[in-house]
Amino acid sequence: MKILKFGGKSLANGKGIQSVIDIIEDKVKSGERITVVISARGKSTDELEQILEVAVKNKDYKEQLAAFKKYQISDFKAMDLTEEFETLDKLFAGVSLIGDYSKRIKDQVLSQGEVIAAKLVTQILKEKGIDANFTDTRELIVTDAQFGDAQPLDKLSKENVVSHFNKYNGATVNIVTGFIASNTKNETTTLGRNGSNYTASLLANYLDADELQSFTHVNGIYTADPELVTDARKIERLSFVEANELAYFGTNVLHAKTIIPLIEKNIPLRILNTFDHKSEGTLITSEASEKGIKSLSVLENVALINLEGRGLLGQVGVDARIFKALAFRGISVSIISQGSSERGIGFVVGADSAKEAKKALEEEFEADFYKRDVSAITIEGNVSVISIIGQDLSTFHKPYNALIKNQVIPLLFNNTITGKNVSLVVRKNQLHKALNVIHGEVFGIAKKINLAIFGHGLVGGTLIDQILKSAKDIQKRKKVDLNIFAVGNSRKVLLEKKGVDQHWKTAIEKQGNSYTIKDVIQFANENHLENLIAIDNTASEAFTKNYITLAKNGFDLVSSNKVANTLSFGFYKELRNILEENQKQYLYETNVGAGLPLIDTIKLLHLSGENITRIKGVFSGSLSYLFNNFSAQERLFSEVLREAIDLGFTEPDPREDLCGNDVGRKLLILARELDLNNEFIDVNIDNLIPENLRAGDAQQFLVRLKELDIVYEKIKKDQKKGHVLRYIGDLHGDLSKEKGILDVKLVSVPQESALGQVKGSDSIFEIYTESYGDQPIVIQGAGAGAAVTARGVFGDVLRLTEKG
Ligand SMILES: NC(=O)C1=CN([C@@H]2O[C@H](COP(=O)(O)OP(=O)(O)OC[C@H]3O[C@@H](n4cnc5c(N)ncnc54)[C@H](O)[C@@H]3O)[C@@H](O)[C@H]2O)C=CC1
Ligand SMILES: N[C@@H](CC=O)C(=O)O
Repeated sequence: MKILKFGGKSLANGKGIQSVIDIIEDKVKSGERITVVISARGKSTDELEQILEVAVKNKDYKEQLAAFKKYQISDFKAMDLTEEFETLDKLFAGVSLIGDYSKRIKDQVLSQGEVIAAKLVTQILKEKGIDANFTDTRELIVTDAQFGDAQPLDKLSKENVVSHFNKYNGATVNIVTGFIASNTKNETTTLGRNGSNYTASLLANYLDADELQSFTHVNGIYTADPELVTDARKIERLSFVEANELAYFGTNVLHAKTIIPLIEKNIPLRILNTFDHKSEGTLITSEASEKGIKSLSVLENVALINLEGRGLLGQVGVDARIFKALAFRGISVSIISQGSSERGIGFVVGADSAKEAKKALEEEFEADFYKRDVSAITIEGNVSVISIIGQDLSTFHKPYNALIKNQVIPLLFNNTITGKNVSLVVRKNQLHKALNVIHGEVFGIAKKINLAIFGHGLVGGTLIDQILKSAKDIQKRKKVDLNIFAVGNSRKVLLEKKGVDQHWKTAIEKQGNSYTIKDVIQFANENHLENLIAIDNTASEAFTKNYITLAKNGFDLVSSNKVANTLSFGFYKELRNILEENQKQYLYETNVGAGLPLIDTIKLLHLSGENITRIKGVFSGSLSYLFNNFSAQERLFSEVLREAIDLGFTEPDPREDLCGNDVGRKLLILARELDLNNEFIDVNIDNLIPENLRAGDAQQFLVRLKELDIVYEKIKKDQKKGHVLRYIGDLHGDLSKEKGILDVKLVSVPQESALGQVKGSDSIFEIYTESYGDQPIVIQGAGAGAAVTARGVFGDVLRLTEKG
């Protein structure tokens, strides 16, 4: 025989109760022998408790009671519940009159929920021609007299159950009340919250059932609560030992005591979904399942108590005093952490006993306070406990590091001696984020990376499209889920928790709102977004002012914008300090040489102690394109420049390239990578814009481009034969000193030289080092262009996902 148990949500009016009847009917028709254990319907138990609270204050509870009754019969008008309703009327009237109620009365009140539900199901089944028999467990399960949380007396209960089932056997389907029982004086008792599951497992045990099927509103046990972690997966199989851990640590579809009667008789437990008949659910048996981390459980409504004191150092019996004082008041302690120096002890108790626990300790340690041996006893109320079931300490650094990276600092953690569980206490407002971070890390499902992209011009726009195009593939290959939750320009931001799609451009126009960086941070916090990266694809100095705020608020940074790295050396250092303090990364490979792997190479050489003595080359892709083509072809300077602008090689304001600032910035960025303290003002720059064209804005400049032709035609002609023009950057001098020499200049070089050979928009960087001597390391390739730059930014994002 199988025991089926249905919970409150399954029995609610409408789809719920209908599905329950269908399931029972199907099983009966297919010849399965079943017994059905029923909880109170919907939220009946909570409602009865609430009515009690109103009645005890002598307030008007009748409206609430009428609503309760109406719900019970609204869909089943023919149902006769007069007896139960009259019992409730009498009980509430008595409570209201006396202004008090005992646990005994409460059990009598609550028991009506199960009686009503089981009677109703029996009646419906009978109307369908099924031989159903209402079975009241108050007549079968005998308990002690601990009202509210009674303990069954197994021998007596088993005898009663077995004899009842001997009487009603064969095709009869017993519809049994869960949760309720009676003591040896025949007074109604209850088995504590979740008691219906307990009733079902007791029955399974007494009757040697083949299986217990517990029907809930979810498809089984998940790797985490799916309401908190959208990526949570269903667990196919669990062992009783693991299930017991999950139950203890708060997985609310299971109750710890439910499992024990099943373990005793080796009866499998299957968690099923009333609303999804096809799901196989989670099967729990005594067989050990695959090793590994099983699930994340959460305990809420807890508080952290902390007792601190220098004088505790080395004192014997401090812990004994703490636990004795708590035990005296019936306060149970779940998680404990104590420093080896014994200067303090932290432990977790139920939120409702926190104040009493504090009082108990204050009384116990009163004398120690006066002696200053104890300095403080505090309650941290807004906390939750996350338990990683199956986690041992050998790999715990992974979820732990991920939490720290996401600015979730656990208040306390401990592990079980068997090494199979680690529990962490976190602040309640970080619970959601913490769960998602740990889940992404330990279950190796795609780790979600949340991106905020600022600037969606040539580079930014291309980047968004590149990410959207490759996201699925990256998820499959790298198990990284790239989610662009924010796209901002200088006016508006589009915020989408689940990520923008290919229509982001129209969406930002239609749904975008004006914003400050704080709005984006707030959105990320409110939506518990983890693994945050802010990407700057603007050319704006104003935007770089946000970097520090972003880093402080948990964002790693990626930037194609060169400005932040070329502001004052003070800011350069401050930003790095803030990044370090907040354990955040800042990657900007595209700042020099667009997508070329230059900065990384230089960083590595420098870090490994290789003395870089000079870096020289064509740093600007747009000016490379300009001078390569202008030198080799009989074309107007202005015409080739226009082409470079149209190809997206230049800065948003092309004068930034022509005036030498862009190359100057790149040179300064490299110098600073070598720990030189140069400022932008130290860069000696040959400005390519004649003085008379420097005033005004970019538009005014662009209409006067032709005025450059005569100037550059002359420069070209005045060169030696076989020479070509190149605009170069040169970092030289004694680079072991505080500052290097930084020159940006237009030079005429032999066409057959390395610089003279550069083609298209290629940049070329010659890195001279002590070991490589006169033969520099050369890095050459496209040094500008939206596609290569966006690819470089994308590379930085992926690098960050690996560092995490
Ligand atoms: N084009 C290239 O080959 C390379 C460009 N870069 C850098 O990439 C960055 C972007 O260049 P492009 O895409 O060509 O420029 P763009 O002008 O096409 O795009 C810049 C975008 O930034 C937005 N923006 C400006 N101020 C903003 C603010 N305060 N907040 C938010 N958004 C703001 C603008 O609305 C615009 O959409 C620049 O910093 C550039 O130096 C770096 C390497 C190569
Ligand atoms: N305008 C820049 C773009 C890359 O940094 C260049 O031309 O190199």
